[in-house]
Amino acid sequence: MAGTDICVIGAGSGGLSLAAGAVQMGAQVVLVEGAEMGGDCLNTGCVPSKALIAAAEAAAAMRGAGRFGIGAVEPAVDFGAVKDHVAGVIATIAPVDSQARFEGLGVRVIRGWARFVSPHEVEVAGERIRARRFVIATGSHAMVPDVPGLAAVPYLTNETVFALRERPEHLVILGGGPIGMEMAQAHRRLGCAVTVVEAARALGREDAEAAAVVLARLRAEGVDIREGAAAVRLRVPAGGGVEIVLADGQVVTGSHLLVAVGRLPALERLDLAAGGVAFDRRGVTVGRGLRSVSNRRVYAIGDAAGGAQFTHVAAYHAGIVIRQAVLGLPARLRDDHIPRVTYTAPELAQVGPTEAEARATWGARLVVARAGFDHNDRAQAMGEAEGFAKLMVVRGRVVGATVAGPRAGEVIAPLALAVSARMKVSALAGMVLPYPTLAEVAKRAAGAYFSPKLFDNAGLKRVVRFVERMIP
Ligand SMILES: Cc1cc2nc3c(=O)[nH]c(=O)nc-3n(C[C@H](O)[C@H](O)[C@H](O)COP(=O)(O)OP(=O)(O)OC[C@H]3O[C@@H](n4cnc5c(N)ncnc54)[C@H](O)[C@@H]3O)c2cc1C
Ligand SMILES: NC(=O)c1ccc[n+]([C@@H]2O[C@H](COP(=O)([O-])OP(=O)(O)OC[C@H]3O[C@@H](n4cnc5c(N)ncnc54)[C@H](O)[C@@H]3O)[C@@H](O)[C@H]2O)c1
Repeated sequence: MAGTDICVIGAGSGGLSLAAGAVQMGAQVVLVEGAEMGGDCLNTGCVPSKALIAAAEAAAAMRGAGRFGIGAVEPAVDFGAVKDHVAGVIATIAPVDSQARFEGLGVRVIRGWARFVSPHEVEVAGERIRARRFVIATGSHAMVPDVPGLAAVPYLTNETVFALRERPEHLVILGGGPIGMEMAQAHRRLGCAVTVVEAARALGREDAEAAAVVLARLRAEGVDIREGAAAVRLRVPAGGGVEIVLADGQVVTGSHLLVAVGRLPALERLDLAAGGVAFDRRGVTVGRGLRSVSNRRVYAIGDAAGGAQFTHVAAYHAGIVIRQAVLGLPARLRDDHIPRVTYTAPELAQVGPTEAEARATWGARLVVARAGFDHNDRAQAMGEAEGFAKLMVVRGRVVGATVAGPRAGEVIAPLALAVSARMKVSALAGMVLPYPTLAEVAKRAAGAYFSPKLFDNAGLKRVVRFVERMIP
């Protein structure tokens, strides 16, 4: 039986960050992976989706070139070659997450599925590993809802959609969350007909005004988005493909179906009962330090920990556990400063609470300051002046920010710092940014916070008139 300081289960975004950090600080680390090194993000999530989106953006640019006085053309999309591009991006990044790289760092990598055999041992590939600490970093799977007929129709998930080499004639997407909307626009731009069937509101977790900016563009590009549309039955029609009957009796048909209605933690192989590790449908039950409430040797990070499901959150979790399990220091999760981006065009970025969430917490103490991209000269030059930035400000400090518009995911960066460092809005308003940049929208929103105080202030006007008379 092998013994080690830390046994990390799962070599995805969270597990790799933890293993790399812990081993480089001097801990003995065993890393166990049952499938591909790199996990969801590299193989079936962030990386392939953003590579597909980049190809789709190129196609959209060709169609939209006319507005610049350049002849617009309908691109000839070779769907298989687009998938080669996607596979190529994965292959280029893969060495960073590879077994060879981690072994080079001094990590012992074992390929196989781990399961607990006792509260202090796991078994993998016929070997028992005893560790002082275990870190569950096993990620999540696509949830498949219990809709009658779904099990009998062929469907895609994030695990299969990126490998599809033929272009879907008509892609129907169940679920209008970030996966659904990113995939809807990308496939539409690559020449597919696309229908999104969303049971509630598309991008429903986002600020409604920001979501509306994105949904308007998707609809203008030809994505058919059905909201409040509960699927009640699915079947394969006579000619093949898929048919979805909605609660209101409408029928949606398509050639392919993508299921994107949320995720379930990947805990099924772990035999958590044998490890004495409590869990529920959301993930391993942990406290603010990400430690299992029932087995103090065990931590959980990333999608398996039951919170926000993002690669940067998994990496943040890894840091929290390293502080405790490697350095012996206390560490507690914060969740009021986590940014997220939906990579549609325009993008939708959020950090901290939305306006509605901030209103519920701070009520009348909340001040919302905003600026539109229509006053941003760079956005105008690019012909992409839809959208806005808004800041949620409480007692002069930025507690949250929303950006919907071109490259919102980049524009949110200084706002993520402002929220994380609990900066004053005056620091944002006072920064000097290069002109013309999209990020100026954030500074302008901060400036808008002070406008009423500076420009509609009778007292200040009296002071200025007095000063003007007095100075020689
Ligand atoms: C289509 C899509 C697009 C996404 N886009 C983004 C994005 O743009 N930005 C973003 O921040 N996030 C994005 N995400 C979310 C992101 O991919 C996840 O939040 C992230 O991968 C979670 O990391 P993790 O380490 O928890 O799990 P994973 O990266 O999934 O890694 C878990 C690993 O554990 C392994 N494993 C599971 N069980 C066992 C076991 N018993 N023994 C051994 N190994 C095991 C799995 O094989 C897997 O390799 C996207 C997700 C999807 C599906
Ligand atoms: N850009 C990014 O960072 C990014 C991109 C993709 C995914 N992700 C991560 O992956 C997670 C999962 O994404 P997701 O889009 O699968 O899930 P989600 O939970 O965010 O959205 C799922 C949507 O499906 C709807 N839905 C649920 N059941 C339904 C049904 N039976 N019929 C129709 N609609 C139904 C929900 O109302 C919801 O709007 C995200 O929460 C996010 O954390 C991140």
